[in-house]
Amino acid sequence: MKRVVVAPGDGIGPEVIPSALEVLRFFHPEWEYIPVYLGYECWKRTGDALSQRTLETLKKADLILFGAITTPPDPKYHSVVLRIRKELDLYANLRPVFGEGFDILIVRENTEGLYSGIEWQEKDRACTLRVVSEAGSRRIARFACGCAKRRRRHLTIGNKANVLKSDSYFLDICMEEAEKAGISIDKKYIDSLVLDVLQHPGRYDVIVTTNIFGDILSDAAAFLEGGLGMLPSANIGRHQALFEPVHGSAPDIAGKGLANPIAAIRCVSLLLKYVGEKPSAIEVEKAIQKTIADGIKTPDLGGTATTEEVGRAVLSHLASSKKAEGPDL
Ligand SMILES: NC(=O)C1=CN([C@@H]2O[C@H](COP(=O)(O)OP(=O)(O)OC[C@H]3O[C@@H](n4cnc5c(N)ncnc54)[C@H](O)[C@@H]3O)[C@@H](O)[C@H]2O)C=CC1
Ligand SMILES: CC(C)CC(=O)C(=O)O
Repeated sequence: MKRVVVAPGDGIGPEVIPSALEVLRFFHPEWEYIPVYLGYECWKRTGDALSQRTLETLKKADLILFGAITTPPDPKYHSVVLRIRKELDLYANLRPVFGEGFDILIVRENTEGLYSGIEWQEKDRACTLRVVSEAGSRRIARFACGCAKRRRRHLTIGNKANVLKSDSYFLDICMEEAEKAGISIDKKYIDSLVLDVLQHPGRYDVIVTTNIFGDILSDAAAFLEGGLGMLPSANIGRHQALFEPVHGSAPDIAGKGLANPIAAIRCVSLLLKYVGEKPSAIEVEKAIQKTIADGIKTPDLGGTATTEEVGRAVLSHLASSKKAEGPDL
């Protein structure tokens, strides 16, 4: 029995999360599902984007299914997503990107770097502190090496050590950990790495990098799969994990039924893998592939289907593959 907290959030979050939740309920109708209200709309209505009570509920969850949150560029508003990652210490942000001829796992440090939240404004300048700690770097480096060991044993370290002291520190620690783990490495400056991943995705296995670089790299890499509507992510801590699409709240398409729910549904596939149910995770991926092959696609993939239609098609492929297996006698 798992406690799953469900936070649809803002914009297209409440449109894509229902499809993902139905897929999760298909596999686990017996789990406890606890909805929570948080985010920018919640802030506008209540003055609080993340209440203490909601935070406590999140802290008690085994698993969290998260939509997306609008974060306006308003100095008085603090990102709920970043706060949750920090408060729950979800230090590893995994962003798999795969397709014909490539299978990449981006491992992004998730609690510090340029998103450390240490910022201040002076009379004529604003400052953001980029924190790269030994503990933070070592644990993400070890995590990435662990992933590489279970894959093709190669680690690319995305960095900007040529100009940032904090990145040469990060790089050294990653290299030490890779050497201890017996993993081969490549060091690549993040700017050229972004282009190379798009041009030669097949060259990459696990890529580890700092917070903002991982954020940018994964959005760019979404191009390889058809766009932001396709990529899921897992935010992993010591005892809990939060699953959310890589995309944001997409206010430009919100409320129109245009949002692609595949990234959110793939979050369920990641979640099932996380709890050790790999065959079910593969079933979800197969149902997605069949749905796309049937031409049931939202406009970002060149189709005309609605968010709900895609969700229903995935679910019906799952249901028919269960029927084909026969009764559970
Ligand atoms: N984890 C989170 O909660 C994140 C929140 N955000 C927030 O989301 C808001 C919007 O940010 P943007 O930079 O516009 O990024 P975005 O990811 O929301 O949208 C970028 C573009 O991709 C499209 N898109 C995104 N998801 C899609 C989907 N599922 N199906 C079809 N098209 C999709 C959008 O329509 C838009 O044109 C901002 O307030 C930002 O801070 C952004 C990224 C992550
Ligand atoms: C609010 C942002 C830091 C979230 C984001 O862009 C992301 O993690 O993908």
